[in-house]
Amino acid sequence: MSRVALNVDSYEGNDIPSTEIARFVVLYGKASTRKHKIWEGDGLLVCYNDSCILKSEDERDIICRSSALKSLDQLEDGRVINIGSWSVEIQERIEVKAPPPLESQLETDSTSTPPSSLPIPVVLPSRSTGRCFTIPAPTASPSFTSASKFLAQRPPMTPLLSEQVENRKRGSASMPFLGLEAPRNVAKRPSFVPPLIGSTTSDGTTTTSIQEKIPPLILNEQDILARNTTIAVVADPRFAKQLRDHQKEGIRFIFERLKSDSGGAILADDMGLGKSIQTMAATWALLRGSKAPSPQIANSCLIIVPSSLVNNWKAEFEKWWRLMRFPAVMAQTAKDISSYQSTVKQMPYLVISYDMAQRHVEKLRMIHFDIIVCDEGHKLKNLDGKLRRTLLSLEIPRRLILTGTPMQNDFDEFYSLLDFVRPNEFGTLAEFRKMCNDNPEQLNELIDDCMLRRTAADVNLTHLPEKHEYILFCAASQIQQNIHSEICDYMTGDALSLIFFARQLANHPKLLLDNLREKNDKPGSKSLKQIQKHSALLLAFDGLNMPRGGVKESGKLIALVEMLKCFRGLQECAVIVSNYIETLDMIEQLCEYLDFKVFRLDGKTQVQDRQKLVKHFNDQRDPSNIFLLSTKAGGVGLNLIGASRLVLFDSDWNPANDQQAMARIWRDGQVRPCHIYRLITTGTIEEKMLQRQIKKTGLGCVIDAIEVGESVSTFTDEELKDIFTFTGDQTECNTHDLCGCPCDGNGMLENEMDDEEESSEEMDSPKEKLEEEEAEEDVDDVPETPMVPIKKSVSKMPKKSDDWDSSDDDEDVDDEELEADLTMEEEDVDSQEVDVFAHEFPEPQAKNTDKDKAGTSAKPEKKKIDKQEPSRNIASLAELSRWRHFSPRHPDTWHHFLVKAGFSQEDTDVALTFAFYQESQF
Ligand SMILES: Nc1ncnc2c1ncn2[C@@H]1O[C@H](COP(=O)(O)OP(=O)(O)OP(=O)(O)O)[C@@H](O)[C@H]1O
Repeated sequence: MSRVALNVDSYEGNDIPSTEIARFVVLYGKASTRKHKIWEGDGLLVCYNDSCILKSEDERDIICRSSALKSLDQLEDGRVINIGSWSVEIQERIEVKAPPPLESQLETDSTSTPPSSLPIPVVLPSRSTGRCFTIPAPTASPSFTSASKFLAQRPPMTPLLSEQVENRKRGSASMPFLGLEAPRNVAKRPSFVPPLIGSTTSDGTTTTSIQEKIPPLILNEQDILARNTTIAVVADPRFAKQLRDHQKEGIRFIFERLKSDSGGAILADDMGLGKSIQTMAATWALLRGSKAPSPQIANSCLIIVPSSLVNNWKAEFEKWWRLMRFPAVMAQTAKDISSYQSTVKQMPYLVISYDMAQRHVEKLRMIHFDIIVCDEGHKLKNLDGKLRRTLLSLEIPRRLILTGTPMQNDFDEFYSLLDFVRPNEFGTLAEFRKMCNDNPEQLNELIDDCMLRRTAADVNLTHLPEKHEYILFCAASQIQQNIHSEICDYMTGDALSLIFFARQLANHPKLLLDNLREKNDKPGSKSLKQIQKHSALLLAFDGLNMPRGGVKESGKLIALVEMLKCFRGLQECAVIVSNYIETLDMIEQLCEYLDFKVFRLDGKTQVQDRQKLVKHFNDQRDPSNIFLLSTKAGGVGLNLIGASRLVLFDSDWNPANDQQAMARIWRDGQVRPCHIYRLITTGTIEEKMLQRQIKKTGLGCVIDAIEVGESVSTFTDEELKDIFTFTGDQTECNTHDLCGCPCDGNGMLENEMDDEEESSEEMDSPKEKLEEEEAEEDVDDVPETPMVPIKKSVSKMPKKSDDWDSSDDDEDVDDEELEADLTMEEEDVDSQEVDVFAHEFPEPQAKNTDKDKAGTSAKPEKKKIDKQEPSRNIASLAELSRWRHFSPRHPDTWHHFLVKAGFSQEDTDVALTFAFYQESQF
């Protein structure tokens, strides 16, 4: 930061100086020689033709006046100058424009200073943004709204609030505002005025001050209505302008839950609904309350985030605090943690990665934090996990978890989150399970109070473009089929490794071969040695020349190549996501071969480079760029809105991980319709995983029918056989068969099909087939409906108390561990996830009947959780049967579908055997 020493004399006169020529948003603090200055607040430096005045942010207080500021040339952003005994750092030059006529402005209340003779305001273009900001004349406060007027703008006003406004007009009650910068001298100024925030319209034209247009967002309305307080707390108006309705509700929810000592909450909105801004606005109201003439709520806030998202949070703070002093310390080193304490007054947030928090937990323990926010807080799903224990040891009273996927593998993990934010409220795990069975209503009430979840379908997302989702089944190549059957011969071996190898095989046989070679010398791989020894096919495959020669050996790769070419032709950017480093390596080679420029974010990418990479990709929006993303290192939090196509090359056991990854492109800021593809190799373990995911996701908010107590060691040979049985040669899509859908892949939903009797005969056959399969599978704990909201499902929870005692000693694997151990990152077939593997499938459901539809429209008060969630990528098999289905057996609809999906018209052979398609309903 450069320092300019200006010869600034003290300005003694009290007269208002003459013409204003410029003004700047600044930070100010006592002048000192310290290298790291301590800033005391945000201010305005108002420059006149013969002097300057440093004012408080709300313009009410003049901190210092000086003369002899001769030139504006040196007042660049970032410069530090001394004004009298104060130092200021220039943040940004802002525009000055004549205020709107006084009548059109909001009245000041009777106690406000009446407007005095105004210096002539001027309008200058902003250097940095080119936007114009309305700045009221410096010596008067006509644009500031009195508290009463502020409230009066908010229709409809509750009787209590109206009464208070009336009282306030009469001067009989005070209405200070916790969430705003408070007046610096309340005694002298009984009427509170909110701070000045420059505002622009979307077209960049000047607006009147923000207070005129934006009704205040009162956060503690319930308390006021209950007459618990007369003090209204409003969110900082800088946020209010852009907030969406669901975000306002979320901010109120967080504020209400965290305002009390040891309050806790989970904000579980779908990915991309803006959990960060809701968190920032609510915590800011809690933090800045200290400056208002009302009890202080909180001083400090620790935000813990995955390391990929540290810079994302920085960008979010910068975005929303644009004209203000940056309020957060971003912990890069241990020193940052130590110095946080000295700046906490100005910068109350400390943002730190999970990994760093664990490494420097002792340092963190020495700081008193009032609030902890755990972003992507599903990382705390393991009740006895080290990460969870570490964070609990900080003993921070107010706790907030942010996650788009609160339900991961089972309800125990959900308990872990609930218990983290509200210790003891849900009892012990055993008590919690008992409550599930014995008193589901009470449990639902507790969950309702603790967690707020809105899906994209709940929210009016008119600002987002359409979303199209596809599940594309790709035919396994001959070599994939052959090796698959060989794996089956050795399925009594190490099940975890076999599963891993089957997944590799489904991506490309070469990956399996490489892994077999690598692992061959490792102990405990007897069966693998056998496979390698006996697999002539694998040995024959040795000479495969990737990428050129190997594409045809993987059905998914054939489809991917076609897709990439078409996307480029359509001038659209794409993201490709995989769980495996080796798969990303393979795709990278392929993309380079196809002349794409590859951006890649995986566990090896330096944390500090990740955001730059994302920004670069988003800014360029060049269709010859491809973004390769590792599910675990980059699947959460990132905004990859530069792309409008996303291909999930392989799936995870945990549906939440896939949902997170697939949410990267359809987010705020996206302007193009989004297409999200999930590739499945037909008949292989991937199809079983998909079915398993469908079952789990169908249970996304329910607790019944979750198998516990299973582990790999308990898999019978039969169960393993089922996993490894290749079905791709028997049917084009086993998943579709299991849906019980009679459409035969012609793309028509049942209720769209002709009611003619003649078609019913044809339709019978898949159903019959299904019934046979069901009988064979002997499904004994099939849920009544696979997509049951919590309130209903709790009452149906099977009594499984004995089984529930399965221990889960699975440690959380956080980003940095993953970075350190890349093998681990990409081979995360952890026991937890395999634990819940089951080979039976849910009972196929009735399809899209009117009755079903009626059932999905929840009562308004239950909307949060009690609503079915069509926005989920796959909600259940029943949900899946509502997607459109396409098969190459029906050429007319198939070609239509291919074009819709982004394939070119000539792509008759793209190795696809079947497809599911759903368009967003938003
Ligand atoms: N009201 C808004 N106006 C403008 N931009 C917004 C608004 N709300 C959110 N955004 C932007 O949308 C993007 C996504 O928001 P955010 O990252 O908070 O989502 P999220 O719910 O945390 O998603 P995830 O769970 O994937 O992390 C961010 O760039 C954010 O600034």
